[in-house]
Amino acid sequence: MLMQQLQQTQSVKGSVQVEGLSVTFRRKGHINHVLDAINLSIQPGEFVCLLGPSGCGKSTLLNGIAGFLKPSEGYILVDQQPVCRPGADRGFVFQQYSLLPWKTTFQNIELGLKIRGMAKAERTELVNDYLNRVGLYRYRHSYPAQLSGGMQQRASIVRALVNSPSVLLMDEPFAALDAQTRHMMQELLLDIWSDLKTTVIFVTHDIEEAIFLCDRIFIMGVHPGHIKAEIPIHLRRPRHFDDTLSPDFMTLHRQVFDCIREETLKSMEAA
Ligand SMILES: Nc1ncnc2c1ncn2[C@@H]1O[C@H](COP(=O)(O)OP(=O)(O)OP(=O)(O)O)[C@@H](O)[C@H]1O
Repeated sequence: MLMQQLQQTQSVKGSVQVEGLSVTFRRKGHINHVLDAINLSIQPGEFVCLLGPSGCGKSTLLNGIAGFLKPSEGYILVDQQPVCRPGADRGFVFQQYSLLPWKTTFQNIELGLKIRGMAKAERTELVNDYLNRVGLYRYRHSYPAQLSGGMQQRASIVRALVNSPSVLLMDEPFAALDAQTRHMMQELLLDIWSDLKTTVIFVTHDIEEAIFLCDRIFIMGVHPGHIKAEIPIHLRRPRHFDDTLSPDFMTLHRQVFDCIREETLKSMEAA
């Protein structure tokens, strides 16, 4: 069942186009121009990271692609369709664990499938396949409060993926986890992504995390938020934690660090 879904997902779905996107928030006469003329083109199956100092608008850009907010100017296309509202073609994983506390792991994950009208036997098989894949089958009847942070995030990722989104949007999903669990989650995510090849747009502050995970890093600058640089990451795949110690990794780390440092200083000056 899972393999069937994997084969269906490995199609050409998952292109994202952002054209001239600007976002301005207006509140009680105060104008906050958060994003300015953002242009991005992301290919189906690509794994990209948005990296930048706090407040540069990473989450705002991700929320725009999710359809949670309306652009002030410009537009966003997912698979050539304009984004006007949230949709099943885009799965979202938040930083804070967002499982429904009154539902079990299994019930949380099956919810979207149930709403879509998938037959019980079919969704049970699919959900159980995914739970096995991420090592949560034993915990299928547990409630979120009975799970560790890492387990809850694994469940949140599965909850998003089980609906076969074209694009998976992840907003600092591992930021609240301890370093050891975060590394395990990064490897698990890459392992699942290498099968699914769902397009992933991943927001992070963490340079090492961005280089380890993605094919391309978009570095964002501040005041207002814009794309300052685009850095391709040509490290071989599959990647393992040991790769973070390689000379190529270190060189990239330095390049990204230098690029982002200037923006971080600017954001601190203005604070
Ligand atoms: N709904 C909103 N109304 C008004 N201002 C907002 C809204 N959402 C975000 N902002 C402002 O937009 C700016 C960018 O916020 P955003 O959360 O997108 O940045 P970020 O780069 O993701 O930051 P961080 O890394 O700290 O999470 C901030 O100044 C924030 O206060």
